[in-house]
Amino acid sequence: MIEFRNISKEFKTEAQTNLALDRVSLKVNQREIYGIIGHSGAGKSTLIRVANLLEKPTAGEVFFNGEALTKLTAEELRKKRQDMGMIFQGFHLLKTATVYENIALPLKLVGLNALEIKKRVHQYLSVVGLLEKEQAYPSQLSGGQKQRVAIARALSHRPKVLLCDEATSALDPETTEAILELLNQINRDFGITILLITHEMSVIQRICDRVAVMEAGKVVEEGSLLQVISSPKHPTTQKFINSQFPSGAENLIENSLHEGHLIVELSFVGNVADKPVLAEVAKKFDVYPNILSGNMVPLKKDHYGKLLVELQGNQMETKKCLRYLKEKGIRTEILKGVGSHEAVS
Ligand SMILES: Nc1ncnc2c1ncn2[C@@H]1O[C@H](COP(=O)(O)OP(=O)(O)OP(=O)(O)O)[C@@H](O)[C@H]1O
Repeated sequence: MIEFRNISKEFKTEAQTNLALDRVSLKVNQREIYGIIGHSGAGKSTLIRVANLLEKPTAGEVFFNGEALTKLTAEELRKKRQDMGMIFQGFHLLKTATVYENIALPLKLVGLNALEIKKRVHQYLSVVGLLEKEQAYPSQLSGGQKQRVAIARALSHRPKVLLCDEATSALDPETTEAILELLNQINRDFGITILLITHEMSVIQRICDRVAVMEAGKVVEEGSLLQVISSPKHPTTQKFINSQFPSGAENLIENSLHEGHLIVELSFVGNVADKPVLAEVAKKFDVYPNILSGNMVPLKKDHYGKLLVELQGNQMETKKCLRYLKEKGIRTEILKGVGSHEAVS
Protein backbone atom coordinates (compact mmCIF):
# COMPACT_ATOMS: atom_id res chain seq x y z
CA MET A 1 0.00 0.00 0.00
CA ILE A 2 2.84 2.38 0.89
CA GLU A 3 6.27 1.57 -0.40
CA PHE A 4 9.42 3.49 0.33
CA ARG A 5 12.01 2.51 -2.23
CA ASN A 6 15.62 3.51 -1.59
CA ILE A 7 14.65 6.78 0.05
CA SER A 8 17.43 9.18 1.00
CA LYS A 9 16.96 12.64 2.40
CA GLU A 10 19.67 15.22 2.90
CA PHE A 11 19.19 18.46 4.79
CA LYS A 12 21.77 20.99 3.69
CA THR A 13 22.67 23.90 5.89
CA GLU A 14 25.50 26.36 5.28
CA ALA A 15 27.68 24.59 7.78
CA GLN A 16 26.92 20.95 6.99
CA THR A 17 24.82 18.32 5.26
CA ASN A 18 22.61 16.06 7.41
CA LEU A 19 21.74 12.69 5.96
CA ALA A 20 18.38 12.16 7.71
CA LEU A 21 17.43 9.10 5.62
CA ASP A 22 19.92 6.74 4.08
CA ARG A 23 18.49 4.43 1.39
CA VAL A 24 15.39 3.36 3.30
CA SER A 25 13.23 0.66 1.72
CA LEU A 26 10.02 -0.49 3.42
CA LYS A 27 6.62 -1.84 2.41
CA VAL A 28 3.48 -1.24 4.44
CA ASN A 29 0.71 -3.66 3.52
CA GLN A 30 -2.96 -2.82 3.30
CA ARG A 31 -4.89 -3.05 6.60
CA GLU A 32 -1.85 -3.55 8.80
CA ILE A 33 -0.57 -1.42 11.64
CA TYR A 34 3.07 -0.76 10.90
CA GLY A 35 5.30 0.81 13.53
CA ILE A 36 8.64 2.55 13.08
CA ILE A 37 10.68 2.89 16.24
CA GLY A 38 13.92 4.73 16.82
CA HIS A 39 15.68 7.11 19.16
CA SER A 40 15.64 10.86 18.69
CA GLY A 41 17.29 11.85 15.41
CA ALA A 42 16.94 8.39 13.84
CA GLY A 43 14.93 9.82 10.94
CA LYS A 44 11.38 8.67 11.86
CA SER A 45 9.65 12.04 11.46
CA THR A 46 11.39 12.66 8.16
CA LEU A 47 10.32 9.25 6.88
CA ILE A 48 6.66 9.57 7.86
CA ARG A 49 6.59 13.00 6.23
CA VAL A 50 7.99 11.46 3.05
CA ALA A 51 4.96 9.10 2.99
CA ASN A 52 2.68 11.95 1.86
CA LEU A 53 5.49 14.06 0.40
CA LEU A 54 5.30 16.75 3.08
CA GLU A 55 9.05 16.11 2.81
CA LYS A 56 10.47 15.47 -0.66
CA PRO A 57 13.17 12.82 -0.75
CA THR A 58 16.57 13.70 -2.19
CA ALA A 59 16.65 10.27 -3.85
CA GLY A 60 14.35 7.27 -4.12
CA GLU A 61 10.66 6.88 -4.69
CA VAL A 62 7.54 6.53 -2.59
CA PHE A 63 4.56 4.61 -3.94
CA PHE A 64 0.98 4.77 -2.74
CA ASN A 65 -1.16 1.92 -4.05
CA GLY A 66 1.41 1.36 -6.78
CA GLU A 67 1.52 5.00 -7.89
CA ALA A 68 4.80 6.93 -7.67
CA LEU A 69 3.92 10.05 -5.67
CA THR A 70 6.81 12.16 -6.95
CA LYS A 71 5.50 11.74 -10.49
CA LEU A 72 2.12 13.32 -9.65
CA THR A 73 1.20 16.90 -10.48
CA ALA A 74 0.51 19.25 -7.54
CA GLU A 75 -3.23 18.85 -8.06
CA GLU A 76 -3.04 15.04 -8.24
CA LEU A 77 -0.92 14.99 -5.09
CA ARG A 78 -3.40 17.20 -3.25
CA LYS A 79 -6.17 14.73 -4.10
CA LYS A 80 -4.05 11.72 -3.17
CA ARG A 81 -3.27 13.25 0.22
CA GLN A 82 -6.96 13.04 1.11
CA ASP A 83 -6.46 9.29 1.20
CA MET A 84 -3.76 9.80 3.84
CA GLY A 85 -4.93 11.25 7.14
CA MET A 86 -2.32 12.40 9.62
CA ILE A 87 -2.25 12.97 13.38
CA PHE A 88 0.53 14.58 15.39
CA GLN A 89 2.02 14.62 18.87
CA GLY A 90 0.90 18.25 19.29
CA PHE A 91 -2.64 17.64 17.90
CA HIS A 92 -2.53 20.70 15.54
CA LEU A 93 -6.04 21.93 16.38
CA LEU A 94 -7.22 25.48 15.70
CA LYS A 95 -7.39 27.10 19.15
CA THR A 96 -10.00 29.67 18.19
CA ALA A 97 -12.38 27.14 16.62
CA THR A 98 -14.77 24.74 18.33
CA VAL A 99 -14.42 20.98 18.06
CA TYR A 100 -17.16 21.00 15.42
CA GLU A 101 -15.41 23.71 13.40
CA ASN A 102 -12.02 22.02 13.67
CA ILE A 103 -13.45 19.05 11.83
CA ALA A 104 -15.86 20.96 9.57
CA LEU A 105 -13.49 23.61 8.18
CA PRO A 106 -11.13 21.25 6.32
CA LEU A 107 -14.17 19.42 4.91
CA LYS A 108 -15.50 22.75 3.63
CA LEU A 109 -12.14 23.43 2.01
CA VAL A 110 -12.40 20.22 -0.02
CA GLY A 111 -15.84 21.29 -1.24
CA LEU A 112 -18.33 19.20 0.77
CA ASN A 113 -21.82 20.66 1.30
CA ALA A 114 -23.09 21.70 4.74
CA LEU A 115 -25.37 18.69 5.16
CA GLU A 116 -22.62 16.17 4.36
CA ILE A 117 -20.21 18.06 6.64
CA LYS A 118 -22.66 17.90 9.55
CA LYS A 119 -23.23 14.20 8.94
CA ARG A 120 -19.52 13.43 8.90
CA VAL A 121 -18.65 15.57 11.94
CA HIS A 122 -21.29 13.77 13.98
CA GLN A 123 -20.38 10.35 12.61
CA TYR A 124 -16.69 10.63 13.49
CA LEU A 125 -17.15 12.47 16.79
CA SER A 126 -19.33 9.53 17.70
CA VAL A 127 -16.58 7.06 16.63
CA VAL A 128 -14.08 8.78 18.95
CA GLY A 129 -16.68 9.13 21.74
CA LEU A 130 -16.79 12.94 21.88
CA LEU A 131 -20.21 13.89 20.50
CA GLU A 132 -21.05 15.88 23.62
CA LYS A 133 -17.98 18.11 23.15
CA GLU A 134 -18.79 19.47 19.70
CA GLN A 135 -19.19 23.06 20.96
CA ALA A 136 -16.14 22.98 23.25
CA TYR A 137 -12.88 24.74 22.41
CA PRO A 138 -9.57 22.84 22.42
CA SER A 139 -8.46 24.67 25.61
CA GLN A 140 -11.42 23.04 27.40
CA LEU A 141 -10.27 19.53 26.47
CA SER A 142 -7.73 17.12 27.95
CA GLY A 143 -4.78 15.93 25.85
CA GLY A 144 -6.51 12.62 25.12
CA GLN A 145 -9.70 14.42 24.06
CA LYS A 146 -7.70 16.75 21.78
CA GLN A 147 -6.11 13.74 20.12
CA ARG A 148 -9.57 12.18 19.67
CA VAL A 149 -10.72 15.35 17.89
CA ALA A 150 -7.62 15.19 15.66
CA ILE A 151 -8.42 11.54 14.89
CA ALA A 152 -12.06 12.41 14.07
CA ARG A 153 -10.82 15.21 11.80
CA ALA A 154 -8.48 12.82 9.99
CA LEU A 155 -11.19 10.13 9.65
CA SER A 156 -13.78 12.60 8.36
CA HIS A 157 -11.92 12.64 5.01
CA ARG A 158 -12.37 8.86 4.86
CA PRO A 159 -8.68 8.12 4.32
CA LYS A 160 -7.22 4.76 3.38
CA VAL A 161 -4.17 5.34 5.57
CA LEU A 162 -3.63 7.06 8.87
CA LEU A 163 -0.13 8.42 9.51
CA CYS A 164 0.56 8.83 13.22
CA ASP A 165 3.50 11.03 14.15
CA GLU A 166 4.27 10.26 17.83
CA ALA A 167 0.51 10.46 18.44
CA THR A 168 0.67 9.35 22.08
CA SER A 169 4.00 10.84 23.16
CA ALA A 170 2.37 13.80 24.93
CA LEU A 171 -0.14 11.64 26.81
CA ASP A 172 -0.05 9.85 30.17
CA PRO A 173 0.05 6.02 30.16
CA GLU A 174 -3.68 5.54 30.76
CA THR A 175 -4.69 7.97 28.01
CA THR A 176 -2.06 6.44 25.73
CA GLU A 177 -3.66 3.04 26.24
CA ALA A 178 -7.12 4.44 25.38
CA ILE A 179 -5.85 6.17 22.22
CA LEU A 180 -4.00 3.01 21.12
CA GLU A 181 -7.17 1.00 21.62
CA LEU A 182 -9.04 3.56 19.51
CA LEU A 183 -6.43 3.22 16.73
CA ASN A 184 -6.78 -0.55 16.93
CA GLN A 185 -10.56 -0.24 16.62
CA ILE A 186 -10.28 2.14 13.64
CA ASN A 187 -7.91 -0.30 11.91
CA ARG A 188 -10.25 -3.21 12.60
CA ASP A 189 -13.62 -1.57 11.90
CA PHE A 190 -12.76 0.64 8.92
CA GLY A 191 -9.87 -1.40 7.51
CA ILE A 192 -7.66 1.70 7.60
CA THR A 193 -3.94 1.01 7.28
CA ILE A 194 -1.91 2.71 10.01
CA LEU A 195 1.71 3.80 9.78
CA LEU A 196 3.03 5.14 13.06
CA ILE A 197 6.32 6.39 14.41
CA THR A 198 7.28 6.25 18.06
CA HIS A 199 10.23 6.06 20.41
CA GLU A 200 8.30 3.82 22.83
CA MET A 201 8.50 0.04 22.56
CA SER A 202 5.27 -0.29 24.54
CA VAL A 203 3.36 1.44 21.71
CA ILE A 204 4.81 -0.94 19.12
CA GLN A 205 4.03 -3.98 21.26
CA ARG A 206 0.50 -2.92 22.00
CA ILE A 207 -0.86 -2.45 18.47
CA CYS A 208 1.61 -3.14 15.67
CA ASP A 209 1.58 -6.10 13.29
CA ARG A 210 4.97 -5.25 11.85
CA VAL A 211 7.85 -3.11 12.95
CA ALA A 212 10.95 -1.40 11.59
CA VAL A 213 13.76 -0.21 13.82
CA MET A 214 15.64 2.88 12.66
CA GLU A 215 19.01 4.25 13.59
CA ALA A 216 21.01 7.08 12.00
CA GLY A 217 18.70 7.28 8.99
CA LYS A 218 18.78 3.55 8.28
CA VAL A 219 16.38 0.68 8.88
CA VAL A 220 18.46 -1.71 10.96
CA GLU A 221 15.81 -4.39 11.54
CA GLU A 222 12.37 -5.14 10.15
CA GLY A 223 9.77 -7.87 10.44
CA SER A 224 6.59 -9.07 12.11
CA LEU A 225 6.23 -8.02 15.72
CA LEU A 226 6.55 -11.60 16.92
CA GLN A 227 9.66 -12.22 14.81
CA VAL A 228 11.39 -9.07 15.95
CA ILE A 229 10.44 -9.39 19.59
CA SER A 230 11.27 -13.05 19.95
CA SER A 231 14.62 -12.94 18.16
CA PRO A 232 15.91 -9.39 17.94
CA LYS A 233 19.16 -9.23 15.99
CA HIS A 234 20.35 -5.65 16.14
CA PRO A 235 21.65 -4.26 19.47
CA THR A 236 19.28 -1.26 19.21
CA THR A 237 16.29 -3.61 18.85
CA GLN A 238 17.53 -5.67 21.79
CA LYS A 239 17.78 -2.52 23.91
CA PHE A 240 14.25 -1.42 23.01
CA ILE A 241 12.89 -4.84 23.96
CA ASN A 242 14.91 -5.07 27.16
CA SER A 243 13.56 -1.65 28.14
CA GLN A 244 10.25 -3.43 28.74
CA PHE A 245 11.73 -5.71 31.35
CA PRO A 246 13.02 -4.69 34.77
CA SER A 247 16.78 -4.70 35.14
CA GLY A 248 18.68 -6.09 38.10
CA ALA A 249 19.19 -9.54 36.62
CA GLU A 250 22.96 -9.23 37.23
CA ASN A 251 22.43 -9.04 41.00
CA LEU A 252 20.05 -11.97 40.95
CA ILE A 253 22.52 -13.99 38.91
CA GLU A 254 25.45 -13.20 41.17
CA ASN A 255 23.53 -13.97 44.33
CA SER A 256 21.84 -17.16 43.28
CA LEU A 257 24.44 -19.02 41.30
CA HIS A 258 25.53 -22.28 42.81
CA GLU A 259 28.22 -24.67 41.64
CA GLY A 260 26.94 -26.81 38.77
CA HIS A 261 23.80 -24.74 38.16
CA LEU A 262 22.80 -22.77 35.10
CA ILE A 263 21.10 -19.41 34.89
CA VAL A 264 18.93 -19.35 31.80
CA GLU A 265 16.68 -16.69 30.37
CA LEU A 266 13.53 -18.14 28.80
CA SER A 267 11.58 -15.97 26.34
CA PHE A 268 8.22 -17.04 25.06
CA VAL A 269 5.11 -15.81 23.32
CA GLY A 270 1.83 -16.71 24.95
CA ASN A 271 0.83 -17.29 28.49
CA VAL A 272 3.08 -19.77 30.32
CA ALA A 273 0.38 -20.20 32.88
CA ASP A 274 -1.55 -22.03 30.14
CA LYS A 275 1.46 -24.25 29.49
CA PRO A 276 3.06 -25.36 32.72
CA VAL A 277 6.34 -26.22 30.99
CA LEU A 278 8.54 -25.73 34.02
CA ALA A 279 6.43 -28.16 36.01
CA GLU A 280 6.73 -30.58 33.08
CA VAL A 281 10.50 -30.10 33.01
CA ALA A 282 10.75 -30.93 36.70
CA LYS A 283 8.72 -34.09 36.14
CA LYS A 284 10.40 -35.26 32.94
CA PHE A 285 14.03 -34.65 33.80
CA ASP A 286 16.20 -34.82 36.82
CA VAL A 287 16.34 -31.03 36.83
CA TYR A 288 14.94 -28.61 39.35
CA PRO A 289 13.95 -25.23 37.87
CA ASN A 290 13.99 -22.31 40.27
CA ILE A 291 12.34 -19.10 39.01
CA LEU A 292 14.38 -16.01 39.91
CA SER A 293 12.29 -13.38 38.18
CA GLY A 294 9.65 -13.08 35.49
CA ASN A 295 7.72 -10.53 33.53
CA MET A 296 5.04 -10.45 30.83
CA VAL A 297 4.23 -7.64 28.42
CA PRO A 298 0.98 -7.51 26.43
CA LEU A 299 1.25 -7.66 22.64
CA LYS A 300 -1.47 -6.88 20.11
CA LYS A 301 -2.75 -10.44 20.03
CA ASP A 302 -0.77 -12.21 22.72
CA HIS A 303 1.74 -11.82 25.53
CA TYR A 304 5.50 -11.88 25.45
CA GLY A 305 7.28 -13.05 28.55
CA LYS A 306 10.70 -13.57 30.00
CA LEU A 307 11.63 -15.79 32.91
CA LEU A 308 14.98 -15.90 34.60
CA VAL A 309 15.43 -19.46 35.82
CA GLU A 310 18.12 -21.31 37.69
CA LEU A 311 18.36 -24.91 36.50
CA GLN A 312 19.74 -27.31 39.04
CA GLY A 313 20.79 -30.67 37.71
CA ASN A 314 23.62 -32.55 36.05
CA GLN A 315 24.94 -31.61 32.64
CA MET A 316 23.21 -34.39 30.69
CA GLU A 317 19.78 -33.77 32.23
CA THR A 318 20.11 -29.98 31.87
CA LYS A 319 21.00 -30.37 28.20
CA LYS A 320 17.92 -32.54 27.61
CA CYS A 321 15.80 -30.03 29.47
CA LEU A 322 17.07 -27.11 27.33
CA ARG A 323 16.38 -29.11 24.17
CA TYR A 324 12.86 -29.84 25.40
CA LEU A 325 12.19 -26.15 26.13
CA LYS A 326 13.39 -25.20 22.63
CA GLU A 327 11.07 -27.82 21.13
CA LYS A 328 8.22 -26.16 23.01
CA GLY A 329 9.01 -22.88 21.19
CA ILE A 330 10.74 -21.28 24.14
CA ARG A 331 13.89 -19.31 23.37
CA THR A 332 16.64 -20.13 25.81
CA GLU A 333 19.73 -18.11 26.52
CA ILE A 334 22.30 -19.26 29.02
CA LEU A 335 23.34 -16.19 30.95
CA LYS A 336 25.72 -17.92 33.29
CA GLY A 337 26.92 -21.35 34.17
CA VAL A 338 29.64 -22.59 36.43
CA GLY A 339 31.79 -25.67 36.61
CA SER A 340 30.97 -28.37 34.10
CA HIS A 341 28.05 -26.40 32.64
CA GLU A 342 30.20 -23.71 30.98
CA ALA A 343 30.18 -25.84 27.85
CA VAL A 344 26.42 -26.43 27.63
CA SER A 345 24.67 -24.38 24.92
N1 LIG B 1 14.57 20.63 8.46
C1 LIG B 1 15.73 20.09 8.83
N2 LIG B 1 16.90 20.72 8.60
C2 LIG B 1 18.07 20.16 8.95
N3 LIG B 1 18.20 18.96 9.55
C3 LIG B 1 17.06 18.30 9.81
C4 LIG B 1 15.77 18.82 9.47
N4 LIG B 1 14.83 17.91 9.84
C5 LIG B 1 15.49 16.87 10.40
N5 LIG B 1 16.83 17.09 10.38
C6 LIG B 1 17.87 16.17 10.85
O1 LIG B 1 17.62 14.90 10.33
C7 LIG B 1 17.87 13.89 11.30
C8 LIG B 1 16.59 13.06 11.50
O2 LIG B 1 15.60 13.87 12.10
P1 LIG B 1 14.13 13.36 12.40
O3 LIG B 1 13.35 14.50 13.02
O4 LIG B 1 13.56 12.72 11.20
O5 LIG B 1 14.41 12.23 13.50
P2 LIG B 1 13.40 11.55 14.51
O6 LIG B 1 13.78 10.12 14.59
O7 LIG B 1 12.00 11.85 14.11
O8 LIG B 1 13.75 12.28 15.86
P3 LIG B 1 12.72 12.89 16.96
O9 LIG B 1 12.08 11.70 17.61
O10 LIG B 1 13.63 13.64 17.90
O11 LIG B 1 11.76 13.78 16.23
C9 LIG B 1 18.33 14.62 12.54
O12 LIG B 1 19.74 14.62 12.55
C10 LIG B 1 17.81 16.00 12.36
O13 LIG B 1 18.63 16.96 13.02
